[in-house]
Amino acid sequence: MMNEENLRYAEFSLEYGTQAKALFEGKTTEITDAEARRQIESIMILGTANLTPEKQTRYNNLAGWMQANYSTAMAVMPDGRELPLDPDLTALMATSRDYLELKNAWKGWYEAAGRPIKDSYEEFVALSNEASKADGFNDTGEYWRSWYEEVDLEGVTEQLWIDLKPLYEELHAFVRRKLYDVYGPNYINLKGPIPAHLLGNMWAQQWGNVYDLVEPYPGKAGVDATPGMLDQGYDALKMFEVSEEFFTSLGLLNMTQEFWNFSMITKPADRDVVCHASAWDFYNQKDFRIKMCTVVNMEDLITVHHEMGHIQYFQQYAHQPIPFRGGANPGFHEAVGDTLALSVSTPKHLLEINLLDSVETDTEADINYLMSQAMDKIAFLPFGYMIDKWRWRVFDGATDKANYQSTWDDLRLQYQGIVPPVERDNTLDFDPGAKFHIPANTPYIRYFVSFVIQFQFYEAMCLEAGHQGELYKCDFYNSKEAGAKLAAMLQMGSSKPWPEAMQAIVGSNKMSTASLRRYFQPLTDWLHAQNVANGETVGWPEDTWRPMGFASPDGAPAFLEQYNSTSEVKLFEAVDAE
Ligand SMILES: CC(=O)N[C@@H](CC(=O)O)C(=O)NC[C@H](CC1(C(=O)N[C@@H](Cc2ccc(O)cc2)C(=O)O)CCCC1)C(=O)O
Ligand SMILES: [Zn+2]
Repeated sequence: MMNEENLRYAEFSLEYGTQAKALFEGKTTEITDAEARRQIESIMILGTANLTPEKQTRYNNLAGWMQANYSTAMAVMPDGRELPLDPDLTALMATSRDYLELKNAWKGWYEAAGRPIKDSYEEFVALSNEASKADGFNDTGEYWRSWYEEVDLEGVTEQLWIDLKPLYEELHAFVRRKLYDVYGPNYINLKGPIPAHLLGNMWAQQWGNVYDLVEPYPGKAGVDATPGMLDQGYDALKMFEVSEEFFTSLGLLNMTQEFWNFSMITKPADRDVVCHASAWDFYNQKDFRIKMCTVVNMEDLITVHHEMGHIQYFQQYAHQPIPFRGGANPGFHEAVGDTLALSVSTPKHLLEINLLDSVETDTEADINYLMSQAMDKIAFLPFGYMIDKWRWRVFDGATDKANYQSTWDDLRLQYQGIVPPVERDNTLDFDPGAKFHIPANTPYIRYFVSFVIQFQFYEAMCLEAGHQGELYKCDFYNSKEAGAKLAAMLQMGSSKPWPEAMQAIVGSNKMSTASLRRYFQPLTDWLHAQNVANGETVGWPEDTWRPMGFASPDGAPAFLEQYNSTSEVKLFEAVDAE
């Protein structure tokens, strides 16, 4: 999306960056004014502009090719159907409960999206590191970590994960039991890892789409707004208007006219676009855009708020000098929209905007709601943590191409407690390449940070709005005080180290998991009691276990091939059992 403005901005930043580098390289400590020093240090980083024109072209071609492959990859199913990720495979992974069909979709996607870019990625990493070294970093991973201004970001995030791991393992054990009830002992080991294709999402990164299999108290009023959205005839535009109205109810800024004129909010019929949602700042204080292939459902309503959170941040710091037009750290930028979405998701709020027609507020209904939230928020934590744990080692050279796949599988097992449904080929497979942010070269630890701090922001805004009672019930809709608290932090942009921005909104200058743990406390107590009552093994000690059909050449045991879905297999097993 390089338009006239962007090109001029790129030229501007290169010219000034080169001058700043010539003048100040290795001497920025001599700049006494803190703000000037921060601006110069930011402008001086030239990135791939450090490379020769030939290498820059090579870098851009590799990046373009990897993105193009991701956007056009399709899974080839056994019956010949070719399915793209958006919307077909996404919908299949979310709604199918057929073990084999899910396995075929999973295998087809990872082969089509990951394998073709394995060699390109290796070359891309080398060029990226060369550019980062020219900026004074050891590798690109170190440059990315520098945005957090932490002496030891790896240690800080590891400690956050250690705090949160018990919550995840309790949820993992409970969900594993429910999947066992559906898929049976051939495919689920109650002491082992979970097959990665059964969790409603191509990357098992969020499990909200299999909530119906784990609902603690069936029969209570639902918490999913999708039926209400369809009943009310929602379209993409309505979803964006509802989101904007939530922001302005807090006294935050409207979207600009350019936003409504130039955003792309539905998948065009006539051309291939990158459907992965994104928000864009054109650095001219009025042109801000979202590109999104919106589907009318609750998952995308949350995503709309996420993207609008980026736009709101862009607008709130638009008065800052350009080097300060960024998040206090990248996790802050990811947390804005999700913080508001925590309020929007409450059954109370969905009832207020007519997306639920009834709400029950007894303890069981509350547990249902917290379970639904946990399937997106707690499930995500190990995934959010491990993506850059894998990538930092690739950038610093500890992991070479021969180990791309095996180190990925090890981290998926160690942190998420999941295993692939079919055996991986360490030479051909490149599963990381099948996750958008790897070919797109978008850093990821920002999302792990966001999933922690968004609960701190939410709690601070709830207190400001005068909320009493359980944190997870808070809806700060229409609270100008809560909005003002957030806006004051957003307006700082990246002009100050992030602890000062944290202090401005939360009243303390540290990242803390306490708010997240407080939010989910009733659920984590309930999950622990359930797991104890069921005699569950929490964790996955039998981590060498693999599901039936794992090692056979086409990923399913011979006898299964006679059936095109596991529903018939159930009959087969039933007959066996008799
Ligand atoms: C020019 C540019 O690149 N702009 C940046 C923004 C900026 O830096 O200013 C940008 O638009 N990045 C795109 C990215 C899109 C999404 C994403 O990738 N999400 C993660 C993890 C996740 C999942 C659930 C959730 O609730 C929150 C996060 C995933 O899907 O794995 C997909 C839908 C949600 C957010 C985004 O908006 O962060
Ligand atoms: Zn984002």
